[in-house]
Amino acid sequence: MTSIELHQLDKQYGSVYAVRDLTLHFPEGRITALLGPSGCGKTTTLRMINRLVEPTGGRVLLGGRDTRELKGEELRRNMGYVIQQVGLFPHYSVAQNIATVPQLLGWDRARITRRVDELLDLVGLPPDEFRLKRPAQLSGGQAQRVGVARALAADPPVLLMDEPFGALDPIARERVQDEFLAIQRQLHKTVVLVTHDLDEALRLGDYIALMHAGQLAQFGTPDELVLTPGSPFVERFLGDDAHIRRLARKTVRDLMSHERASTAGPGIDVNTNARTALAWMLREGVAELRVMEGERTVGRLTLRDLGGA
Ligand SMILES: Nc1ncnc2c1ncn2[C@@H]1O[C@H](COP(=O)(O)OP(=O)(O)OP(=O)(O)O)[C@@H](O)[C@H]1O
Repeated sequence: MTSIELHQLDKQYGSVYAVRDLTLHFPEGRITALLGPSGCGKTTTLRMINRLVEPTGGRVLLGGRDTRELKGEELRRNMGYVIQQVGLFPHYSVAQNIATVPQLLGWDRARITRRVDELLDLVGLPPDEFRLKRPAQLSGGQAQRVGVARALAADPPVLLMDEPFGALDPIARERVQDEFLAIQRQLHKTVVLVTHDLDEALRLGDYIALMHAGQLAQFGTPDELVLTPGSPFVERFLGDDAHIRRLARKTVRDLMSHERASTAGPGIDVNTNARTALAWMLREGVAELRVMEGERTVGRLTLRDLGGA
């Protein structure tokens, strides 16, 4: 695991700053969503981390080391990169695509073959079925999974992702997002995820770095941003329904109290998504639900619980 630190990072094109005086710490082993409106400097920031874009000022530290001191190979080994259009090589098979970085690093064939199969399993694509397919034979969701597998190939501690789920339809997007979260729970990569989609940031981000016009508007957990927005811009960007949207990443278990339920009314399973619980309360016209774990009542959930920290 490796943290990433940006110190007073600038990128200037002529007299225009794409990114200005950006100081930011991406915590080790966690997902940080780099969020903000179009043109605010997210992609430029991400590309300065892997040096596809050269900063005009400031420093990027990877695990405490200035990335200017790292050779190309070290950067590739340490950072996987996933982009929206996936960028798979069309004439390569799925296996060859995934093997790109290990090949550059000079791994032997047996090791590469083992690794490709392991990664296909990890992203939920049966190796026997998918190894020899070409990118054109994949659905959008499958291609995106191959993109993730390729980025993970050399087991880099850092994963840089630029709108990785942006091209998928909403249903496929949620599925691939869930799979990605499951993978991250096993691998604990330091992930920087560029997105302009607030829902995606609230769902996936352990932290959110919200940018505005090349600068950092606010850094914090999704709850911190929603409950204590630091400026009118942050408040406006999050919008009135952010309180409801943030519930999507919580379950009833996270917010319930263990007090005895005062109602014999409807019971909801403890693992239900909190946003679904809210929808249920509104539909049933009740301000409290009994929380069930299997056949047992384990507590209660009130409207107030859903609105609090
Ligand atoms: N090569 C370049 N030359 C000149 N200006 C650039 C260049 N690359 C980016 N910019 C400008 O820098 C600003 C930030 O661009 P960037 O692509 O980082 O934004 P973004 O937040 O990723 O936007 P989007 O969500 O639309 O991709 C924009 O105003 C853009 O026009």
